[in-house]
Amino acid sequence: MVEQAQQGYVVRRARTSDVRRIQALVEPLVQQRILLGKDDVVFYEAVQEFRVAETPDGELIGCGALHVIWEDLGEVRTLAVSADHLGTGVGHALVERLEHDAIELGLRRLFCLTFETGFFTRHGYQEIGEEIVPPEVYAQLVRSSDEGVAEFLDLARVKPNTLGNTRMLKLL
Ligand SMILES: CC(=O)SCCNC(=O)CCNC(=O)[C@H](O)C(C)(C)COP(=O)(O)OP(=O)(O)OC[C@H]1O[C@@H](n2cnc3c(N)ncnc32)[C@H](O)[C@@H]1OP(=O)(O)O
Repeated sequence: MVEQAQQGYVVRRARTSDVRRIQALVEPLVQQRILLGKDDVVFYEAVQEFRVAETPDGELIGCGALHVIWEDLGEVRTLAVSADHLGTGVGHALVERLEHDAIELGLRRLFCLTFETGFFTRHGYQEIGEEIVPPEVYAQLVRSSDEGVAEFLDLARVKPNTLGNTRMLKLL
């Protein structure tokens, strides 16, 4: 993938060798309680969900992941851009790529849980209420061990993680 090469970075699929650098990018945001902290094994298990932005000299300047929740529904998660590169279009490029991936997978709706409501609103996401899946789907989703799905369902045990975040949805 070379489409952003003229802007000084490329957006590509993550590799296992990127995981440590993704964690380094995300860690300050976890400390600020902006993103959810995850164990190392969870990052490795999710590596196929990740896209990363990388400069020609190999600096990893952004990451973002697409998690499938249900047949028509996915979540943009762990979107982060390094402090030195904020406001230069890297976040936009990552979201655009994740949305392209989502369409390829057959998804129709993308969820996100975020403090960055301005950024996501400008990308077509709208604030939503709690009930966006029918009860029979809810009954299946509640069986997931994924913490992000628990946050999507707004389960009581994860409410401390989601405090102050806005639930948003985009129709693709
Ligand atoms: C679902 C989740 O993962 S929620 C978590 C979201 N992530 C976080 O909260 C972590 C902390 N925040 C971040 O890492 C970043 O702020 C992100 C990921 C939200 C946005 O990343 P950025 O790379 O800064 O976004 P990007 O540069 O594309 O857009 C930001 C602004 O820069 C502007 N911009 C875009 N391209 C350029 C450019 N080439 N030059 C200058 N400015 C630009 C955009 O217009 C945008 O302005 P706006 O916010 O007024 O619309």
